[in-house]
Amino acid sequence: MSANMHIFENPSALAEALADDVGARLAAAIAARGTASLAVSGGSTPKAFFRSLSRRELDWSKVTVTLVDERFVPPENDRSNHRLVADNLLKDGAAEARFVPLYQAAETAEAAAAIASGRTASLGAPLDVVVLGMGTDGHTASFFPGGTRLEEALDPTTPRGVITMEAEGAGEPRLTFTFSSLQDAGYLVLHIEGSGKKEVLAQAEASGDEAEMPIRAMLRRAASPLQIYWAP
Ligand SMILES: O=C1O[C@H](COP(=O)(O)O)[C@@H](O)[C@H](O)[C@H]1O
Repeated sequence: MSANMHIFENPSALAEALADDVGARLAAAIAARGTASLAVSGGSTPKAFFRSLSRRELDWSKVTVTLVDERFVPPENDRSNHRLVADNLLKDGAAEARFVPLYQAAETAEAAAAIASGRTASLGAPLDVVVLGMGTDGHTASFFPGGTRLEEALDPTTPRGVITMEAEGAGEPRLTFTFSSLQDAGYLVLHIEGSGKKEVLAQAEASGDEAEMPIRAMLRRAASPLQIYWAP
């Protein structure tokens, strides 16, 4: 079992503890530099965590929130990660936070990625907190097995920023921060729930190619220790 494994009795206990830990990191960044940055994942797992975090007492006006990855769909779309964050995180005190979306109303995903790279550069580097998720295929962010630009996304020499990704398991074209943008976050979290994902994590921790299970790049090569939060 990983040295940085945080195990909870249930998803609500996890959501509260992760919100406490992320809130404390953001508060420390604000105290040190006057601002804080947070990149979160989409999908079904982070909803309860988002709701808990939105209630944490912080000077949210000094926090900038963005996404680790996004579908190339407008925020009105049910599958938009922007929409998930707007509905569950950017409320209560956290409504004061600045949100920088990855989706941009551009003609192509490539054009949107270029705009998103420029806009997210204002968050500075490294990011203070990054919360990753993981799919049962071993993807994290939009680093999908078989992804069109997986090699480039995982290459540590690829610059910080947002690139496009297409993959069979991804549905829509995606926008994703590169590995280099995420791996050195001040607090780097992997949030997973359920016995299925615990088994996937165990598989990822065993030997094998990063291309088969891209989460391995974070487990093996991230400059910051990956803090794994899990509940059944
Ligand atoms: O496609 C995505 O899926 C992963 C995992 O989602 P979940 O529904 O299994 O929690 C997520 O981390 C990523 O941000 C999202 O775009």
